[in-house]
Amino acid sequence: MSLQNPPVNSLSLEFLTDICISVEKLEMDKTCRGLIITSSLPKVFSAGLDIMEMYGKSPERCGEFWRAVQEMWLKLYGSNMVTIAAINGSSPAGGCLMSMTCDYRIMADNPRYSIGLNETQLGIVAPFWFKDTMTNTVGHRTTELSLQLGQMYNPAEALKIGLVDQLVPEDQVSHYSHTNHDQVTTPDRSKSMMRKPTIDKLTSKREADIQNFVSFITKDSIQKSIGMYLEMLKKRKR
Ligand SMILES: CCCC/C=C/CC(=O)SCCNC(=O)CCNC(=O)[C@H](O)C(C)(C)COP(=O)(O)OP(=O)(O)OC[C@H]1O[C@@H](n2cnc3c(N)ncnc32)[C@H](O)[C@@H]1OP(=O)(O)O
Repeated sequence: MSLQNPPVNSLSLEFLTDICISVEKLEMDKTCRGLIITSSLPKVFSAGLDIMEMYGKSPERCGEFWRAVQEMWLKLYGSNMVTIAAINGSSPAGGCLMSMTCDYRIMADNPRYSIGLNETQLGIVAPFWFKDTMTNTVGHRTTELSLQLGQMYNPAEALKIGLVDQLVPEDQVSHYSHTNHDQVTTPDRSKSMMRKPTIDKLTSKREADIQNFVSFITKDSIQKSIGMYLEMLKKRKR
């Protein structure tokens, strides 16, 4: 599955819905042995959630958006397929989350790329299931530090903390993803055993999590922080 939502593969409601439909189709296809997620765009795997979906939108729309974010995570983290993230560019926040849902992460060894949960930099707090997914990937202490600082890691740092499993030359990300994928057959029951408690936690609190998101994101102070972050993104470009 090659992500293609220019300019930066930000995860809008529409794009998340497309991703979920694609994953669902693959999941039902008996001939499909697994899934490699990568990006069709240069330099960016995914810029994470579409910030415009969280800025100046109605509570109803925010709720609909958040349900789609949850759905994408539930489908990918709970997938019965072998999943590999072929991270061929930067992958902040929701992009990092999407990578962490996969069984194995291969990243392009380009020091200009970065990956991490940077929510703190936007003045927002990563939801518990973002935190849980990272804890399951890199452990409690690294997650604590990482979330507090909104830390982004270059590929070498990401490999060191276990956020990615393998670094490869930029032009060989696809090759190595397929090679690794061929070595794995279907996931055994250990995958669901390891992930079930984390998945059950969100499933049982899904509606409350949506309510929390909507009341948090529509606060004036949070809208102000997001507005300032958007300004910063645009200024950085000039
Ligand atoms: C309880 C609340 C929990 C909420 C959880 C949120 C999780 C999230 O995922 S929040 C999103 C966090 N994402 C980021 O902070 C990423 C910001 N973007 C970047 O760092 C860079 O854009 C990039 C490294 C991904 C790519 O850099 P590059 O130089 O190639 O492109 P830019 O010139 O910066 O961007 C092009 C264009 O795209 C706009 N844009 C970038 N990221 C987003 C985004 N996440 N959502 C919407 N739009 C985005 C950027 O402003 C530029 O727009 P203009 O061309 O109009 O200026």
